[in-house]
Parts: sequence; C-alpha cells; structure tokens
Amino acid sequence: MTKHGVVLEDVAAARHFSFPPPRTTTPTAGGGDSFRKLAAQVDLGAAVVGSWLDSMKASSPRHRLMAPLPGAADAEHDDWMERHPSALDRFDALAAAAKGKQVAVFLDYDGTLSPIVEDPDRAVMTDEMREAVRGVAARFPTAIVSGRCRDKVFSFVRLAELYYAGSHGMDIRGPTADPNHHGKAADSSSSVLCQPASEFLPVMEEVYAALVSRVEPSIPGAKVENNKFCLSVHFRCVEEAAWAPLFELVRAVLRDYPGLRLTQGRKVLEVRPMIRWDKGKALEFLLTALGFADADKDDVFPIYVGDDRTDEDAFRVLRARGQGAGILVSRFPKETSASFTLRDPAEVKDFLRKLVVVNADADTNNS
Ligand SMILES: O=P(O)(O)OC[C@H]1O[C@H](O[C@H]2O[C@H](CO)[C@@H](O)[C@H](O)[C@H]2O)[C@H](O)[C@@H](O)[C@@H]1O
Repeated sequence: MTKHGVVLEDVAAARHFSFPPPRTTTPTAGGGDSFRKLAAQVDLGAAVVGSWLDSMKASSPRHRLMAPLPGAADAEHDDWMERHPSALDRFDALAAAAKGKQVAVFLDYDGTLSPIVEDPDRAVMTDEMREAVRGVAARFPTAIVSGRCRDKVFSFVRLAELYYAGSHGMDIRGPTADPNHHGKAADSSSSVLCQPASEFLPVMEEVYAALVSRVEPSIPGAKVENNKFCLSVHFRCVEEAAWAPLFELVRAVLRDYPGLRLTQGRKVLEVRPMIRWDKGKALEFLLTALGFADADKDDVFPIYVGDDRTDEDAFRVLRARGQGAGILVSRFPKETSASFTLRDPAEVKDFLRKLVVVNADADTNNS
C-alpha cells in the first residue's frame, strides 16, 4: 500500500454469463461475493503509470491497441453476440421471464440515454427518449443511476417521477412527483435519501479546486467536472501525447488525500471517496427501498441498462442475485457481466418503448 492510497479497479474481474444469470453461492450484500471486483492498493510507480495509460487508451471502444487480423474482428463480434444477444432480438424471452414479477428499471445516463459527445455539458437527451422513459416510469419503478451529480442528471432528464442515484450511486433521491399524476407530489413514503459519502463533501470541494487550477491550465483540452461526491477529469479532447502528464498531475494532486481513489470511465479519470459503494450497492439499496430486499425471492425482475465500466458493478449484483437482466450498451465486444446487449441509445429507446407496449397488452388481456 502506498501512503497515497489510490486504488486501481480490476476490471478484468468481470466475466461472461448467459441468460438467465446463474446464482452465485454468496450474495453481494455486505460484501465478499466471488464476483466482487478486486480493488487493490497499488504503488504508483512507472509500471503502474504504464498500465493506467494502456487502460486510458482502451477506455474508448473505438480505440484498439492492435489492429485485428482480417476476418478476426467479425468472428470476435459473432462470438460475443452469441454470448450476449441483443435484448431486442430476445425480447420475447425476456418478457416471458419477467411475467408475474414486478419489473423495476435502472438506467445509466451517458452513453445509454444520450449519445457520447465531446462536451459533457451538451450530452442532452432527445424528447423521444424522454417520452420513452416517461412511459416506462408510468408502469414500473424507474431509476437513473449515473456518475453525474444528481442535480445535473436531473437537469438533463427532467422527469420528477423517477428515482435518481447520482455520483455513481452516492447520492440517491426518490421521486418528487407521482408517475401517474404528473406534477402532483409523491407521498413521503417514496422519498428516499442516501448519501453514504456525505462526510467527504469538503474534501471533494478542495480537490475539485486543486484539479481545476492545476490540470486545466496545463493540459489543453482537459476538463474537470464536479459531480459532488466524485470528480471527473475528462481527457476526450486531450492529445494522446498529453495523457501521461495528465495522469501524473492528477496523481500529484491526490498524493495529499489518502481517503480518495481513482477509477476510469469512458475517456475520463474519476476521483472518488474510498468507500465500499458503487452502482451495484446503489442498485441493492434501491431494490430494498422498493420492498425487494430479499435476493432469494423471485418476485422482482430488475432490468439494468448501462454502457460503462462502472455499470459492471450493477450487472454483477444482478448475476449474484440471479434476478432480472443486465443489458450492456455497446456495438463493440467488451468484457462484461451483462446478459444482453443493445447497440446504442437509439436501441435503448426502442427497448423501453417495447417494454411499455408489452405491459399495456398484458393489461388489456387481463381485463
Ligand atoms: O454513469 P454515467 O451516467 O454514464 O456517467 C458517467 C460519466 O458520463 C459523462 O462522461 C461521459 O460522457 C460525456 C458526454 O457524452 C463524454 O464527453 C465523456 O467522455 C464520457 O466519459 C460525465 O461527464 C461524467 O461526469 C460521468 O461520470
């Protein structure tokens, strides 16, 4: 362990599985399941800087470290799709598995409900997508689970009837409007609040100021985003030659903050409190808040849709509970614990619309 205490996430712990997800022997609640990611303290020496750089290069699905042999990419893709079929193609099987259970929907934001764009402040969601999410929320408990700060993601989604888990699940709030009576406040029983990292707030503010003053002026294109309980250092618009200096600068700032850890998303370094909380924990918290604490009962069908490494924690929770379906949004083969795939936000929208139609048909048949 270094005195800096920066933690590197082991994304290689992710494994494939097919639908329905097999149960593991130990549930994730309380920690210790066999699929838990291995968060290891690392010495930030030259070798580790090198592996971070490799990981930064791999953080965009379009970026290949090596060109594939002719035909190899197709074979790899076919093999991957066989193991992670399209949630649209397998929709009927999914609907059959969900029959008689309470469906609950969990949606990541960036790359899932909005396409990835260069400027994080412009990652808006289309009105069509908003209507699709609104339709789902009118029928099923629905949550947005995002790395963004909760207020920011709410300003993009603008649907008060949803649950919001911002800052990678470290800031959870229940609906502030009833999904079926738009504009009417929800009753107090639906108002959930969970902020497991609240004591870190002053430190996060301090580190945010330090990162803005040290990183942005010296690394052209770098952008630091304050997500309240986590900080995003974006390098999507940074020349690749400056990625190592950028990483060194972030590392230098973190040297004085042993309680923080560094993780990676899509062309972004993320600074977070070193607590055992992630999107998987947020998913478990929300399921409990919705009355589905018991992982052994087959009464709920959670559907989690996400595109990023951070969503893998939630996919692993579903697999460990043997409940519902994890859906990875990606058109490229990736290591994942999700069962299904969708290619892009347009397919996510189609999937959400289908969920609404199937549920409406079921209501008609039952009446
Ligand atoms: O959990 P998410 O809702 O997926 O949020 C993860 C991060 O998303 C945003 O960054 C990503 O999207 C940007 C806009 O498309 C893109 O420019 C950036 O390269 C991506 O990493 C957001 O800005 C971050 O704060 C979130 O942590």
